[in-house]
Amino acid sequence: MSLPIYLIGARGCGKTTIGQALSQALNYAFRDTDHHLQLTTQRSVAELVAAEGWERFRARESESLQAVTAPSTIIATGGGMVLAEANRRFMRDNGQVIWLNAPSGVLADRLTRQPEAAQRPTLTGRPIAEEMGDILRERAHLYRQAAHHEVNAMQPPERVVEQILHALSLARAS
Ligand SMILES: Nc1ncnc2c1ncn2[C@@H]1O[C@H](COP(=O)(O)OP(=O)(O)OP(=O)(O)O)[C@@H](O)[C@H]1O
Ligand SMILES: O=C(O)C1=C[C@@H](O)[C@@H](O)[C@H](O)C1
Ligand SMILES: [Mg+2]
Repeated sequence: MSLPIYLIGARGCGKTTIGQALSQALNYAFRDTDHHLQLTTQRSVAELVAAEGWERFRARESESLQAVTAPSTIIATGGGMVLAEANRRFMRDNGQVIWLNAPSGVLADRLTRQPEAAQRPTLTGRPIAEEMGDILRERAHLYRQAAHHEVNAMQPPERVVEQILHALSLARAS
């Protein structure tokens, strides 16, 4: 059995898209922490945050990280998973961590094309392009700190998957 692979990065970077493709390529299971929370609470992120607030959501998110962690599993994490130092350490200690990095403009374009406002509440109340810029400025160092490997997520999905496989085989060889 192999260590779990955690995909981290801001909303729209491709954690679900790339995670599903990678799980097929490696014949691993695929889990998603936001999805896990939705299933276990029967509420969307927006509903949870409205009912309980962000602090409780972040605590639930940390619990879901531990709940979905298993060998031979690709784990798509919520965009804010890296905010807690304990989550960054947990992922680094228990698996391989990949940061899917793309500029805020690319993320905003993707999220505008596929808005999920009913699911994912705004974090800043600002327009999406500005919000994604703010988020990357605040979090880039945390994604970098948590990740074993950084991958350019602007490339076509199949290329992103290839680069992750390459990074992981280099990691295993070293
Ligand atoms: N490498 C890519 N190139 C072009 N489009 C992409 C790429 N990766 C993802 N997309 C598109 O961007 C959108 C967001 O992707 P996806 O849902 O996988 O991101 P995510 O990181 O899981 O977002 P969230 O954090 O909101 O769950 C989707 O419409 C997807 O098809
Ligand atoms: O970037 C964030 O802080 C978030 C991203 C989503 O995956 C959800 O976990 C939630 O909307 C918060
Ligand atoms: Mg996703």
